[in-house]
Amino acid sequence: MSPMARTAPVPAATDPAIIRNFCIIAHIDHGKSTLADRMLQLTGVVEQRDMKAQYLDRMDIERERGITIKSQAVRLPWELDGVSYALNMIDTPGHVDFTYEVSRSLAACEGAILLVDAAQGIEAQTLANLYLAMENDLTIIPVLNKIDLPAAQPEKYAAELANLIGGDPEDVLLVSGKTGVGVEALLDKIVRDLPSPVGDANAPARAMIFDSVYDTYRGVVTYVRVVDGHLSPRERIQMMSTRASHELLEIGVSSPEPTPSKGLGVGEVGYLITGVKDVRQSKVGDTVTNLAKPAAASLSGYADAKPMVFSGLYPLDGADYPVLRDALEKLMLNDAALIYEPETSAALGFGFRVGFLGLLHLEITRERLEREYNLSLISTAPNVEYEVTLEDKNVVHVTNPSEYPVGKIAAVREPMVSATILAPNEFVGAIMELCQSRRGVMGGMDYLSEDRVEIRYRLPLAEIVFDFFDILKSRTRGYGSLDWKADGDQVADLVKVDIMLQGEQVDAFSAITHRDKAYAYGVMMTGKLRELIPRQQFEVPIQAAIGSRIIARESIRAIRKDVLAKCYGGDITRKRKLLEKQKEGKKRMKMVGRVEVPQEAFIAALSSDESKDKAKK
Ligand SMILES: Nc1nc2c(ncn2[C@@H]2O[C@H](COP(=O)(O)OP(=O)(O)OP(=O)(O)O)[C@@H](O)[C@H]2O)c(=O)[nH]1
Repeated sequence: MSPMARTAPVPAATDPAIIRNFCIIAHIDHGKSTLADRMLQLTGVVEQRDMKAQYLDRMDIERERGITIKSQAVRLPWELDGVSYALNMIDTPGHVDFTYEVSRSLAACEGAILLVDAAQGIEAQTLANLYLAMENDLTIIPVLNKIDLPAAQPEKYAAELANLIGGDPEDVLLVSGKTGVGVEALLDKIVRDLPSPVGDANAPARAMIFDSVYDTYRGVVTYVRVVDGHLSPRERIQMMSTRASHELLEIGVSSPEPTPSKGLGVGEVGYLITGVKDVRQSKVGDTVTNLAKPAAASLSGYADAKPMVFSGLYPLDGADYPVLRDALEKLMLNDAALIYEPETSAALGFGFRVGFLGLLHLEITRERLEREYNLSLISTAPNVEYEVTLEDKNVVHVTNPSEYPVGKIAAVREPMVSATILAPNEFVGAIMELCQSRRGVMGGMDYLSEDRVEIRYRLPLAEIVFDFFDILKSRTRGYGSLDWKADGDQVADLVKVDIMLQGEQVDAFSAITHRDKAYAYGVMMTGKLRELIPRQQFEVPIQAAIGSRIIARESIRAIRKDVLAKCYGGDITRKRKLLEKQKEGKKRMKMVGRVEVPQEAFIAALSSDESKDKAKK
């Protein structure tokens, strides 16, 4: 019998009238996490001595890189005019790869603080996040941050911000997350201006899952926002999409350490623990209801995060394959956006094809695998997903160039994005030139202020996802910002370029490119390999080909490699050492046909210059 069937427990819920649910939205680096830290301190939930910078960014990588990846929700007590309020703050990531995390957080709030750096002004993700907040009908509180900076221009940017959201520049709050100036006034304003949540306390429970995190000790911790009804400890709950039911082992709020409570009622934000072991069983966007008294309709969920970039991940040491498999499985418990399947490469052995939201997601995943599971990995050149229609009308989706069908292709479609670029107007020419060279089609251009423009382009995803942002930054001297979202697909003139060593195709180096860029890829790759592969006993031709047509060619001249040549005289131990060393080296060689290719050559050839750059900046 379910506990709900007995007399209902005393409803342990906070009066919605004293609840305010809000999030902070901003362009990357405009100071969300710093402001959140300051709020934790001012409201007393974290004591001064426990405070470390970016308290909410718990992952090591987040702290080292100074970015937020996973959203976090915290309950903050705040008093105004003698009334104690409960403010639920949901921290959101700013990078474009993680936009899907932002939209989930927004759906759990009534209001948003739109935070803008007072020395930078509005940027591309300021706009993108503002539009998301407006789509969710949130009340917006405009705030200029970092007013302590000497370069801050509060009047100028307050006017820009007021102009954007339609208000008075006077109403834009001026704060500094660093020094704390203005933060108390901001907390007061949150209480005064944001609506309290509304819902039906007597209806069956409906709670929206906005995050789901795997914890080694506690299993999956599910973060929810209760819309209607009530959830209590020990009762059985049901996930509305799968109808799976679980017992609520623990229910509580983060303040910011997890604090069990007697239940969660209308408007409350908190966590649930049910003992499930996989985040996919507690799916973000799903609705939680009472098993004994289920709701009739679920809340509208969110679109699933869709991987945009694919790359092969291979262990440097083939023996690590099982470790990599287990590690991916574990990471996936916590990252519903990550997908993978096994693949094999003649050159690299056994590995996985993994789908990511973007390059930053790829880099972070790879870094976590290497760091947390002690793996050394090779990742192949990243790829988008192509839709290939064959002449027999069959359609295949290709995420790995070596699976590109040969011959008989009727059409290839590639994913497109609509991109928004913001920059000072002096860079308009440079930006248009860049977008044009990336097969972009201009959608429009608006002046946000006298000297700031918003330029819109439709571009192939493959053209912007890798190095576009770095080039945009350098051509706009750091002032350009970019945001993009998926925008259908288009037919494209694409070809597969193969790389061959001594006539033997090396699958790891194949690439799908636009026909106009195939030649450049062929020349670049053959040139790189000529430098990286040591001479062999025989001549090694390196060729790039489209089908059977050779488009670029290099060759490595033959040499007799005699490591003892320089070792005349009689020191036998030295000779032995050299021979040993040569044997060691051989172990790290991969054989491609008769050609010995050092592991390093694969790594160097595959680590394109742009992916070495931090995707963030
Ligand atoms: N001078 C000054 N610097 C600030 C202030 N707030 C934040 N910063 C600095 O700005 C940088 C970015 O701050 P974060 O809080 O990490 O920015 P964020 O928006 O949370 O970044 P993401 O989580 O990656 O989106 C850091 O170097 C902070 O120290 C401020 O009020 N004044």
